[in-house]
Amino acid sequence: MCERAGLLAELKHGAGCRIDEAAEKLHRLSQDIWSCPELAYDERKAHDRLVAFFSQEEEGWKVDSHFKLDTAFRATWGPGGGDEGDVVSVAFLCEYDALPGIGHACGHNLIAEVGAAAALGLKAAVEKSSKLPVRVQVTVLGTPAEEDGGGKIDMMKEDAFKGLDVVFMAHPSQEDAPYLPCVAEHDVTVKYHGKASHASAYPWEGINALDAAVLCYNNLSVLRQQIKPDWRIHGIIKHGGVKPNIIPAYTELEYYLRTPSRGELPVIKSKAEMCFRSAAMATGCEVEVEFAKNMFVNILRNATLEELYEKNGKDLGMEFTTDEEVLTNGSGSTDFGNVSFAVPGIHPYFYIGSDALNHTEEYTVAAGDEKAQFYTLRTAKALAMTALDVLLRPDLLQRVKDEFTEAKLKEDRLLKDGQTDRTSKNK
Ligand SMILES: NCCC[C@H](NC(=O)CCN)C(=O)O
Repeated sequence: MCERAGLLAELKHGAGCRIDEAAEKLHRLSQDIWSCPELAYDERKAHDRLVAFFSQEEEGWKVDSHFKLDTAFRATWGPGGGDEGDVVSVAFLCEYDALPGIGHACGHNLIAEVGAAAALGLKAAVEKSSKLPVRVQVTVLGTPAEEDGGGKIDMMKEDAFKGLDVVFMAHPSQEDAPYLPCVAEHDVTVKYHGKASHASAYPWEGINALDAAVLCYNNLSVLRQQIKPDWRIHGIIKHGGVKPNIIPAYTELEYYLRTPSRGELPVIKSKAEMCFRSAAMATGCEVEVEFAKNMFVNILRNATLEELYEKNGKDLGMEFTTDEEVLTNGSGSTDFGNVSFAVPGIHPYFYIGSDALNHTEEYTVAAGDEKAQFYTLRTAKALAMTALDVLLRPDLLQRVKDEFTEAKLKEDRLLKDGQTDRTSKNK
């Protein structure tokens, strides 16, 4: 074995050992977040718990609480690993918001644990070596509000990702996969303003905002047949009136509009907007169409990082899914997509010991189950090992960066020409 390969194997082993050694406190961390689910932008206890973890339970981290957003944080360590070479900055992202009514049904408590564990592992490995070709800075970013709003996008607007060379996170799922297609998304709130009246005595005096909401819902259902099979339109009526004998004067709907790539979003948005507005016209209501401040985009893939992650995962015993349907069908969306256009990174998915589906009560149970721990920590080890691969081989880091630039240029060109890469494969 050549000297570098030997050192790399030793450091990967060291990262894994550190993660195993901290297993109990990492489990406590994710349990505390799991047992107190908090919604987007309101993850105060999770924020405080993670800040305490890096400032009190762990040594050597510089912690910025309330970093850029009230419930975001940053923990940094380094540079370490030697006195030579450029500083390479690696970040692990933690999410920790939950869903209304069903708690941690997307397992973000485990995302926080993976991010913290991988950072501990990488720091320990780098600390042990003074022979690295680069100096290493390890950052943990606590990024709130993935399920609603897009905290990472807010943080990007505040330059929170500036200076990072590579970013990593991993998301709980039903299977291990270095990449699953995440779709672009723009959320919209539609408000209809009508006029109240007694619904039996003088209904002709009213302007029915619920009729507008129902027409809007039906318009969109009809539109669904005329859109591409992998586009998605789904929504709820948030306010539908207050009493059967009052003609509803106000209704509100919330819709998510999704397409596989960011370039297709304007098309679905303008079609949906015609549905919103025509419902208002038919009923005589006023309408307000409010698109969310942040739009989520698809993930820009990085083949080198994906391949390294897959190799490390396999070495740790992961069996990656080969199910073509899972690998090609779009799933949800993530604000990591926006990050992937700013910094090279990966967002693999990991099995948590259950076949339960995300956004169900069963998944909440699985995300809090002790069984998820083995898989969560194994994922953290694979991320730390992937980081070590690029840190020990400057040629690989360069390849990661070149691929990123090339893929971004290609996507930007397609966007400019009004086209989309429907394969979404920058591999
Ligand atoms: N409006 C943002 C919704 C994001 C949400 N993300 C996921 O489910 C992926 C993992 N949390 C979505 O509905 O796609």
